[in-house]
Amino acid sequence: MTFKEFYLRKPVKSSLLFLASALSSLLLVGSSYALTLEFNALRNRQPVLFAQMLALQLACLVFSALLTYYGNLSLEQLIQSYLQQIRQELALHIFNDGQAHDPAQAQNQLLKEGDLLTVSYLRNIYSSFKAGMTVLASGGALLSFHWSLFIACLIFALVQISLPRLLDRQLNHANQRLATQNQAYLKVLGDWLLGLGDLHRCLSLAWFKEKAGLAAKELEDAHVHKSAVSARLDYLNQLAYSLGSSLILLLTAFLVIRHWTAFGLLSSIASFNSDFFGNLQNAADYLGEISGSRQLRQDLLKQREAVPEQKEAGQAPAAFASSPLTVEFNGLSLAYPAIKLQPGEKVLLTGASGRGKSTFFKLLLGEVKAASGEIHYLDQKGQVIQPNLSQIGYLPQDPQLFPGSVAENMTMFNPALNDQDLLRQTADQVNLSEDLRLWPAGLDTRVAVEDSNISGGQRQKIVLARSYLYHSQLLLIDEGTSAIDQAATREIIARLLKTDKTIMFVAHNLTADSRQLFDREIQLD
Ligand SMILES: Nc1ncnc2c1ncn2[C@@H]1O[C@H](COP(=O)(O)OP(=O)(O)OP(=O)(O)O)[C@@H](O)[C@H]1O
Repeated sequence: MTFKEFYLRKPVKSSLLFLASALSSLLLVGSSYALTLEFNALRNRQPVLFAQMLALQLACLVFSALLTYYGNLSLEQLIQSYLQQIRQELALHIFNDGQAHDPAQAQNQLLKEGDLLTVSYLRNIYSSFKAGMTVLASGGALLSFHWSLFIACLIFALVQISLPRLLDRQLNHANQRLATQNQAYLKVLGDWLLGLGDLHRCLSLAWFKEKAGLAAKELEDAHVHKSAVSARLDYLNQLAYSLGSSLILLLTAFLVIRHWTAFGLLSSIASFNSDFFGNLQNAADYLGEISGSRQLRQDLLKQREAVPEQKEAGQAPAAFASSPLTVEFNGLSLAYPAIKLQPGEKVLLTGASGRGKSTFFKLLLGEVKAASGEIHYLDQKGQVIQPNLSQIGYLPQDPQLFPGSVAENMTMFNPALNDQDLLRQTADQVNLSEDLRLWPAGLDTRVAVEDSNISGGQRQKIVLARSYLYHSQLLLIDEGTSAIDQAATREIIARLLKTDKTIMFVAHNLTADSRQLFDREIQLD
C-alpha cells in the first residue's frame, strides 16, 4: 500500500484531516506561548493580562483537543475503508491467481498482515505528520525567543532523526521474522486441528502439544526479538531526549540571566522542550516503524496486483480421448493406458488403492500435468474441441460445502438457478428430498462448515445436485457416493446412468447389480 493511494481515494477528507492535525499542533504550541506571557505578566504585576493569557491558554488547549478528537475519528474511518478495499483486492487476487492457497496463510494475509501493515503504517504517517507540525511550530516559537535556542534544538533534532537509521535493518528483519512465525504458527495449528478428532481417538495429544508448543515458542521468540530491537531504539531516543532537554534548560537560564530572552520562558521552556523533543522523539519512532515495515508493505502491494479474472474460453467437454499418459510425483511414476470415452458413455473406473484413479481425474481437470501423453476433449458429436475444463462436473471423495444455505450450495450462489421447483426436482434426482424434509428450514438450512451439521452423504448429494443444475455433460465421480447408503446409491446411480451425460465413476464397493448398470469397466492394473 502507498500513502499516495490512500490520500487520493478521498482527497478532500484526507486534506481536512491533515489540516485539523496541523491546526491542533499549532494550538498546542500556542498554549505554551501563552504560558510564557502569563509569567511575564505575573512578574510585571499585570493581573488582567495574566487572566487574559490564562484564558487564551485554556482556549488553545480545548480547541487543540477537539481537533485531535476529530482527526483521530476521521483517520480511523479513512483507514478502515481503505483496509476494506485492500482486503477485497487480496481476496480477488487469491481467487484469480490460479494457485493453490494455504488457508492459514490466506487468513493471515487477509486479516493480520493487512491490518497490521495498513493500520500501523497509516497511523504512523499521521502521527509523524502531527509530531512534525508540533516540532516546526515549537521550533518557530523558540526562534522567536532567541536564535541560539533554535540552533541548539536543530542540532538535537538532527541527532534524533538519524537514530532510527542505526537500527533500520534490524527492525526490518525483526518485522519479517514476526510475520513468518505468525504464519508458521497458524499453519501448524491449522494442520493439526483439522484432525483433532483422530488425535483424540489415538490419544496423541502429547504429540500435538509438542508441535504446537514448538511453533508457539518460535513465535514468542520473534515477538521478544522485535520488542528488543524496538526497546533499543527507545533507549537511544530517550538518551538523546534527556541530554537535549537539560542542555536547552541550561541555555535558557543563561539567556535569561543575560536579559537576552523573556523571563517567562523559564516557566514554559519545559513545555516547549516536551513539545519539541517529545514530538521529535515520537516522529523518529514513527518514521523508524514506517521504514521498518517497508519490505512487508512492498510484498503486500504485489499480492494486491490485479490478476485477470480466469474466464476460460472454449467449449464444455462431453467426452475425451487420451493417449497413454504418465505422471511423475517426486520419484513416483504413474502410467495409464490410452482411454477413450464416447459421448454419453457410462464407465466404471477401478483399480487397486493408490493406482492413480483420482490422479487420472485431476489430469482430466487440468489440475495435474502429464509428464507424457495427451488428452483430447470431444464435443457431443465426438469432434475434438478447445475445452473449458471448468465445465467438467466433478465429485471428489470429500466434497467441500460453503457457508450459505443448502440451496446456495446447490446453485453455487447463482441466483438464476435459485428456483424452488427446479431445486426440489434436482433434490429428488439425488435422493436429497428425504433429508430436506428432516431439516426444519429445508432448502434454507444453513451449512455450518465447522460444525458439520450436514452429514458426509448429504454433502455428496448436494454436490451431485450441483452438476445436475449446471448440466455438466462430462461428469467425473470419485467415490462420490461412498458415504450414501447402498439402497440410495443404487437409485442415484440408476438415475444418473439414464441421463445423456458421459460419466466416469470410481467406486470400490459397488454391489454387483450396480456394476451391471455401467456400459463397461476400465480396470487400471
Ligand atoms: N500431489 C501429489 N504429490 C505426490 N504424490 C501424489 C500426489 N497425488 C497423488 N500422489 C500419489 O499418487 C498415487 C496415486 O494416488 P491416487 O489418489 O490417484 O490413487 P487412487 O487410485 O485414487 O487411490 P484410492 O483408491 O486409495 O483413492 C498415490 O501413491 C499418491 O500418494
